[in-house]
Amino acid sequence: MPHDPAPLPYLIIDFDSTFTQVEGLDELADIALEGHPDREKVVGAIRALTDRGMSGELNFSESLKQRLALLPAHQRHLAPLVARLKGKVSESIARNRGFFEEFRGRVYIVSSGFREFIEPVVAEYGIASDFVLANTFTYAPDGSINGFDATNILSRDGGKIEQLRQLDLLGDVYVLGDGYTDYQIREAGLANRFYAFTENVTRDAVVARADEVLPSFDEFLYQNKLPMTLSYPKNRIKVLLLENPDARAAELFRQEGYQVETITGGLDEDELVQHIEGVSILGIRSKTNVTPRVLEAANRLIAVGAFCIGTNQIDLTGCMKKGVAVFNAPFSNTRSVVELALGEIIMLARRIPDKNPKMHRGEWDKSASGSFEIRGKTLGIVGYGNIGSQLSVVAEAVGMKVVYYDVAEKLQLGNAVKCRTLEELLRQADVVTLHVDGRKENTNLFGAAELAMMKPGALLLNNSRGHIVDISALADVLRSGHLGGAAVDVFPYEPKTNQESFESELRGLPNVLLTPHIGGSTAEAQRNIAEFVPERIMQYINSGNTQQSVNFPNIQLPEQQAHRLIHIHANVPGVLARINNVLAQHHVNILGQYLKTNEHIGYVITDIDKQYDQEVIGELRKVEHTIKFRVLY
Ligand SMILES: NC(=O)c1ccc[n+]([C@@H]2O[C@H](COP(=O)([O-])OP(=O)(O)OC[C@H]3O[C@@H](n4cnc5c(N)ncnc54)[C@H](O)[C@@H]3O)[C@@H](O)[C@H]2O)c1
Ligand SMILES: O=C(O)[C@H](O)COP(=O)(O)O
Repeated sequence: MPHDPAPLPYLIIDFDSTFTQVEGLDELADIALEGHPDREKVVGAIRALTDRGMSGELNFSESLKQRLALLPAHQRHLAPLVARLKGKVSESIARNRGFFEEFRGRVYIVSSGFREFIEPVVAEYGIASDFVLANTFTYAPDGSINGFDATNILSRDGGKIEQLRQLDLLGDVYVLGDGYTDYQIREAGLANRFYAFTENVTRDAVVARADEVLPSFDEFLYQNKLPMTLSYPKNRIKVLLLENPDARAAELFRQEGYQVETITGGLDEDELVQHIEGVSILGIRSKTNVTPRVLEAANRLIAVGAFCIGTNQIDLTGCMKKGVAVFNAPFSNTRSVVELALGEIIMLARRIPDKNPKMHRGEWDKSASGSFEIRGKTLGIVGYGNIGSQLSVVAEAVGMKVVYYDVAEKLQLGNAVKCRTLEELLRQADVVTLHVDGRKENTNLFGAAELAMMKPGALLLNNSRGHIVDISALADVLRSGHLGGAAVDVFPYEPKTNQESFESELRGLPNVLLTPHIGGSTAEAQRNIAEFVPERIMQYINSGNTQQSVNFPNIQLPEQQAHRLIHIHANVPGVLARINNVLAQHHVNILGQYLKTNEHIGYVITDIDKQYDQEVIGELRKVEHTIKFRVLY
């Protein structure tokens, strides 16, 4: 993006754990002791000394002396060290290499580390040796490292302060570092600002004294309006994860550089309204309702991730109208539900829910009464979607006949037979299993009338959504003995956390298997979901790709060398023309463009040449009917 390079203050950047992710001396010890039985012990001791020196617990010269005394390194270890450090440059520094090249002569590396390994690493970023101020090793005649040059002021306590005095820089000076000695430059009045750099390590004592905390170098560039490779610092993106999705989800978001907060249980509407301010990505499961009130309070929301299949708990249209894309995991837990359903059919057919508690009470009730094989019995599947159709195949494999009913036309798998009406299915099925989606119209899909149509002694399974079945009506037919049993995993009201008790009319009824909404709760499913959903969201944020969004028009435009304009607008005539008029008036070349609309919104991705006037962006933001607009590069 074109910019007027403002006069940059002098930047004093620390090397170890700031410019690079690691401490050079720790890595040197690790290389020198390769294959040595005490490697871990010695490297650990050196790390501990580094840490104590960096946090201000131990004075610096003492920490350096003790570390070098432990270090059995040789000159020949320096080349592999440099190679290793080149691969460990802090990610945000590595991706902004162009900045260092552009501002040559304004950036100094001032480090208590050693010139021998710092110089070659920073040289690749255009930082010349004159701008590297660091210690140097001393060597024994055989080339082994036996100490440091004690005449170098950086080897002494307060060395960085003295070094800055000698530099005598004219103009503003900003210091970026992770250690206490970096802060001391500011304390001594030799810098205008001290930025605690926390991308690699966070030292509380240092953070507490900082003018600003920088989770990444992008944040520094963003705050100071300097050119950067990302359009927005990722550390500014806040993720709120509710209802305990697998830890992998938080890990992936953190790896991407986002700030992640997790809350174990669900939140009710009031609580979520309190928490949603400032959140860019909200992750939920089936329990959290994203209501119009929540959306009203959501001032920075970009995307909602449903870490499950169902999205009936989310105001999808409200999200759309606010420019919030919603993603779910439509396949990841389907197999788990299928396996549970098959197990439940067999358990109910053998009346295990009655027999198992009796055994635990010491009662031996051996009888075949009411028990049957599932082979040759008819399974009626209501809702032949991803789960229903998979169950169809598995049930046939164990010898069941399958009939199904779906409101949509569905591919018939194996020997399954389609029913034209729900009644047709209910009249013939020995076992009825519900796998419809949670749309509002399905509320009480199974009430007294439908239950009465079921064959006497038939079994009912509900692993779909709690509001699909009228629980009182179900309790009546179980009490009367019209149904032979039921398995229910989902309920109209479900406890918010594991601490809340479960209340239901179904408790204590014969041959009823009750489970706490665990159809999709397996290690495999949860892990798959925790990878699937963050990947979709990050693709959306990074490239605008909305593939598999449940509420946005699905667009995927191949990435190219361009700046990408992401524009979400109300679906009214003429918006695309207005966008293109702005671009044409400013002579901006369009490299690719894709628009898709739905009932409420239009979503357009436009790739343009990287050179353009900043005014273009301001004008595009002002295009009438714009809901959200962002630029990616
Ligand atoms: N218990 C759990 O832990 C758990 C886990 C995963 C999914 N689920 C729930 O299971 C259900 C099915 O999931 P899926 O992935 O197979 O969904 P899906 O969208 O692939 O399939 C649902 C099917 O139901 C059909 N349908 C909707 N209303 C109908 C009606 N009134 N009569 C007949 N058919 C109707 C749809 O046409 C669709 O084919 C969803 O409600 C989902 O939320 C529960
Ligand atoms: O919609 C789903 O995938 C299931 O209902 C599972 O929901 P959960 O993740 O809240 O268990």
